[in-house]
Amino acid sequence: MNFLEKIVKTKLSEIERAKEILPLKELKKLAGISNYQHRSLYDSLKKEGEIKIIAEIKKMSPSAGNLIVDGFDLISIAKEYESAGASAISVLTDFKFFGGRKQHLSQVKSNVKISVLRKDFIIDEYQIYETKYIGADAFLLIVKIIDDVQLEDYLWLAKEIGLDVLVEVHDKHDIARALKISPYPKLIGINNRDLETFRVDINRSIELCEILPDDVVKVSESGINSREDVVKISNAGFDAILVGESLMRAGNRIGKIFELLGKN
Ligand SMILES: O=P(O)(O)OC[C@@H](O)[C@@H](O)c1c[nH]c2ccccc12
Repeated sequence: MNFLEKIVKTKLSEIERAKEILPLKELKKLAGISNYQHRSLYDSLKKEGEIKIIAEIKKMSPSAGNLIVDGFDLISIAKEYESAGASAISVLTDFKFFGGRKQHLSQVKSNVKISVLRKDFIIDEYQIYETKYIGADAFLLIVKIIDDVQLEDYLWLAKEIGLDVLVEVHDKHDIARALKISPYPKLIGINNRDLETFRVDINRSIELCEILPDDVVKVSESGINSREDVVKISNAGFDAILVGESLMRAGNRIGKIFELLGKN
């Protein structure tokens, strides 16, 4: 079983357990009365001008291990990201493999004014209602781990309940599946990391970028470390970058965002 299959298997049992504790019917009610205000991820990345950054809060990862050595001050990190000019914040909510929590997302949402993206492995509509309930503005939807029917259903459901979706693709096949949908998703992220082997190569998104239609907001995800990487990605036509590890590890996170955005 590869890494992605292992995560999905764990996720399935977590969802079953969550449903026992809070049945879908109840969760739907709670999601319906959730009074977090929606901040459009699409609009914040679509704006004209320089490349945008989605800054990620990630405590650990299967490929990198622990990213935070001393103390994890979630809210300070979120505020630093916001003050440095991040357009949105991505929060890992998977606990077992990434050390995240759903409460982390709600805490971030309540402490910043920018859009918040839920980063998890979405394979059941239950998680989409949960995403609404915890206050996220958007969620990541990994094409590789769902079938065509799920992909279309989840995009519709998101629209219905007022959530943006960042559709994550890895290769031409994923892109073809996403673009087959009518209307096709307008927010697409190309992951530079192969989730089965962990290999990272930013040329992966650079090569695939040109097959995305003009009106899609394009995000290059993972393995972005330097201003040089960002310039290449920007020249390839991306609207935004999604960065976790290099920010989490940076001694000066604000300075690192400035560096990536070419602000100094
Ligand atoms: O930490 P990095 O290499 O900067 O990558 C951030 C983000 O792209 C990565 O965390 C990610 C992208 N897609 C995912 C899907 C699941 C878990 C994590 C991810």
